[in-house]
Amino acid sequence: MKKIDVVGAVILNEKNEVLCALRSQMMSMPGLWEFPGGKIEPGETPEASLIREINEELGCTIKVGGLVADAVHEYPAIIVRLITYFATIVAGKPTAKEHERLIWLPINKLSALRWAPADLPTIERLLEQ
Ligand SMILES: Nc1nc2c([nH]c(=O)n2[C@H]2C[C@H](O)[C@@H](COP(=O)(O)OP(=O)(O)OP(=O)(O)O)O2)c(=O)[nH]1
Repeated sequence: MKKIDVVGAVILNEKNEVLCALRSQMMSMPGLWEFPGGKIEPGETPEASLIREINEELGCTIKVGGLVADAVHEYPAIIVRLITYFATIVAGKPTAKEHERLIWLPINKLSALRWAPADLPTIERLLEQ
């Protein structure tokens, strides 16, 4: 089965809320929430990939912090290794260029959303903190 390495950003604001992104009808798994990010290109570090993806998807610049989770999830048609990092916005304002919607949520409310299954280890790790 096809395997991809994906990087996602747990972007925190000054109120310690997390930026959550709703996958659109144009994407696979529409209607599920995710951490913005995308596939790591060959030769790219996860951090550089994340900065590039966030610029493309949200039109803002982030500073990448520590690792949150690194876990593999097997979907019916693809195996996704999702690596997530804490991040903060250093320039620009996030706008949904590809996503259906963006919302800021406190960590203790994250479980209320329907997340892409690969994201659950990240959610659990955030709830542990
Ligand atoms: N960006 C991101 N992708 C995730 C998360 N959770 C999760 O299962 N994924 C999956 C969805 C996609 O199969 C893949 C990300 O690839 P991508 O964002 O480059 O998407 P893509 O261009 O292949 O096409 P698409 O799936 O968006 O239609 O990882 C997550 O939190 N963030």
